[in-house]
Amino acid sequence: MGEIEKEVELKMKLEESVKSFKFRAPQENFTIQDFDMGKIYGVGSYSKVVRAKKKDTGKVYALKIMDKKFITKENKTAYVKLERIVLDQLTHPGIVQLHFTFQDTFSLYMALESCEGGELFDQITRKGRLPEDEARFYAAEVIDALEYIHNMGLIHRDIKPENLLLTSDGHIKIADFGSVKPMQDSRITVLPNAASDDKACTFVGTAAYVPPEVLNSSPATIGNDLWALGCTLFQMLSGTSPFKDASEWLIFQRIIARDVRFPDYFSDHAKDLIDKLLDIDPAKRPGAGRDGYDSLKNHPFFKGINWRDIRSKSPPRLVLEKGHTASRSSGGDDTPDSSWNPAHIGDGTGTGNSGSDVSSSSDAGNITKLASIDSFDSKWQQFLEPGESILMISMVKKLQKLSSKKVQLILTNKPKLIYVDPSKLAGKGTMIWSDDPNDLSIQVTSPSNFKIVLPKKVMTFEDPKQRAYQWKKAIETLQNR
Ligand SMILES: Nc1ncnc2c1ncn2[C@@H]1O[C@H](COP(=O)(O)OP(=O)(O)OP(=O)(O)O)[C@@H](O)[C@H]1O
Repeated sequence: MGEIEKEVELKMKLEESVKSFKFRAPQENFTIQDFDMGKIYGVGSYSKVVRAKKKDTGKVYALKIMDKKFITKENKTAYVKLERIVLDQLTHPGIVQLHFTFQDTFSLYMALESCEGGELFDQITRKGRLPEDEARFYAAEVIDALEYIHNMGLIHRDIKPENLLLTSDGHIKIADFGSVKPMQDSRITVLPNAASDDKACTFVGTAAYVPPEVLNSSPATIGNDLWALGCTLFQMLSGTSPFKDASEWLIFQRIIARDVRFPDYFSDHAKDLIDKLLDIDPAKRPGAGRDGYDSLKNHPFFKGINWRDIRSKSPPRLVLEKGHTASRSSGGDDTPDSSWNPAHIGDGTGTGNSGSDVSSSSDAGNITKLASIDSFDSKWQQFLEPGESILMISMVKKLQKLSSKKVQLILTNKPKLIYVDPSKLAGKGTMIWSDDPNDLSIQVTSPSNFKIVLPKKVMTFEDPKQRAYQWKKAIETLQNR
């Protein structure tokens, strides 16, 4: 058979497999008018998730809305398809369920099971840190769902407290399968065109939870999720992730050096488990070895957990947002969020990736999220040379005697320190880099204010996100690299 015939035959086979594939969660003909829109649950890098009540049935969903133009422009189509097809085939009480999908001219919609209890991340932030019993409860529910995911031949690749959602009564549901990777022997059917490899990406996931082997470009394994589980457990018990720093680049240095320090108040069992999950060798992490999940479940930290009936235990009490009187469990919230503008749907602006001032829920989260969103935000690429990448970026105010101007301050790995007019997208200045603190230094005058001292001038900045110390640390670390 000639090359052309072979290609045609292959194409026909693929088309056949697409035709014969039947989604469990149906592709409906609904429109957005069929729903009463409530509050915005959150904004992802290419989606917006909104609480939506179906008018005829009264059923509530978390509607994940994705702008088609943005997804195509950012080459995310394959990831969206993969998330859809993977979620369609997963059924587990610890995983957010996909009910149906629909689309209109501008947007794709995924109707997900609504998790009214919010993110585990917010529980950690509101409580400061979690008592060990609560952390054990959540970790056990995550492990139960993760074992199922791994048994299905999938690697989630973005396990972190922001992607662990809570039901109204406080049970865990793993969400966000946008980075999922099917293993070779996966039991999941993956249609052609869904992302089955990620050559185009440097890494997926979130900086603070990325294991060292991923930074060294090793292939993905279930060990990646077990490392992230270790980071998540550390964060539950301490309030912050183990590898915290001012920029992605600094976080990566810590991860590669496996620079973990356990607070004194961690129990010996907690320390031992996290230490093992954060093993440099992914195959040695409990859960990744020959005995499967047994070594993880039988770890003394989980003594007393009944793995066969994990979801029957009462969950920890949820702490609500300040000012929230009604419990989320008493029927949720149908009041539209003040920031919710229905015109956002499908108009190409609803993706939340418009600049650096994307709000996120914590300091550490902020840095990671800002850095990852901004450094992938193509609009700053024009200020970089090939191979140059952004280490830290902030929308700051450049203060002058009588006025102030908003600028985007950008630090790159070159190293290069520049500031850009964000509205005109025009370079406004470059601070000549020097490793010598006599020629380039940074003085912090308050958590939001800092001065960059150059041989012939001093420039004063205000960072509304209070990252003055992080700017200092990033610049000084680069000078001492
Ligand atoms: N089923 C759900 N129920 C309630 N809230 C949800 C649900 N799914 C997502 N959310 C909220 O919406 C936010 C955005 O979700 P989404 O999956 O689009 O993005 P993300 O997890 O931030 O992803 P990305 O890593 O792509 O930026 C989440 O952080 C979460 O708080």
